[in-house]
Amino acid sequence: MALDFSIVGSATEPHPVTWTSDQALLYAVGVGAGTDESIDELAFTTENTRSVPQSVLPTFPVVLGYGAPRLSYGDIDLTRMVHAFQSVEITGPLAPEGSGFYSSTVTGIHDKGSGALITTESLLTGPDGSPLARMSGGAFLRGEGGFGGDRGPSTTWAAPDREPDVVVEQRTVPWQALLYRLSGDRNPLHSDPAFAVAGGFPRPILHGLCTYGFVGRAILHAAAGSDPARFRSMSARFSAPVLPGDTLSTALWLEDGEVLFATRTQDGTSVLSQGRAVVEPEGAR
Ligand SMILES: C/C=C/C(=O)SCCNC(=O)CCNC(=O)[C@H](O)C(C)(C)COP(=O)(O)OP(=O)(O)OC[C@H]1O[C@@H](n2cnc3c(N)ncnc32)[C@H](O)[C@@H]1OP(=O)(O)O
Repeated sequence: MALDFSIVGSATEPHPVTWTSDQALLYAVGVGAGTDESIDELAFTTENTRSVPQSVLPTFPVVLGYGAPRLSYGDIDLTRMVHAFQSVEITGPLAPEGSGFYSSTVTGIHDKGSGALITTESLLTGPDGSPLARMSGGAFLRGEGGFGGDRGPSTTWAAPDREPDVVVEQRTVPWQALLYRLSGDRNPLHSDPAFAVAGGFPRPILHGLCTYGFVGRAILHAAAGSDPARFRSMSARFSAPVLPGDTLSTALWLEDGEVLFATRTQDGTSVLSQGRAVVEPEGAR
């Protein structure tokens, strides 16, 4: 195994990307939209409902870089790599279909002891270069720590010292990863049992960004009045794997314009932690 430390600071050229109405619909269904009868999500799951224009889930930009070139992290064991954290900040309106450019930069490789944490920042712009979404993410290479590198920043996050304002339960289905992967992430860790076992998992695990999309929907409906235009940003750490079929229980604390959140599965395991989202107040525009 050889991590390529020289990639820190390297950036990909802005790569042309396009997205279609079908891709936006498939993404929405892949993160569970339309499965809760008590929530109207036709704007995200259909394009031809009378008086309901199609709209895009605010977390959709996180899948738009899949067709773009990626920087190689070196000769690494991909069965050992997991998604560690993700943030997205929406900076422009995203139409159900469109085009633009996607670029990313590797910003650091941190020695976390039990693994190496590779951090990246990505930018999605429109065709004229105006920013649509800024994202940052981390990949954790389990077993690749201890190389004597900088530990990187430690984050501070504490749930408020009170009961959550809202708790949202969402059920994933056993075929969730097979559906979600059609949005672009074909990593066999989420579909191939032998690959998952080689990585030390009992069976294929759910994409971190699928869980992220479920929880993004929970925030959208519980804290932003189901209006994607009010959803500004979301960040969270993936603290333990989710298995397809798990039930997600997300606790939300609604602070002044900020939403703190944390997600557990049915057995109490913390799977998304250090969650923070910013939503605009109703009628702010
Ligand atoms: C390509 C794959 C795509 C996917 O979608 S994979 C599915 C989604 N991702 C996951 O399921 C990953 C779930 N998370 C985990 O399994 C674990 O979580 C980790 C393996 C990532 C880390 O666990 P551990 O090795 O036990 O680490 P520690 O001993 O708890 O912490 C050591 C240092 O690492 C930092 N750290 C731990 N987890 C994360 C994380 N998720 N993101 C960023 N940093 C992390 C800590 O804080 C600390 O470092 P400090 O002492 O400097 O603070």
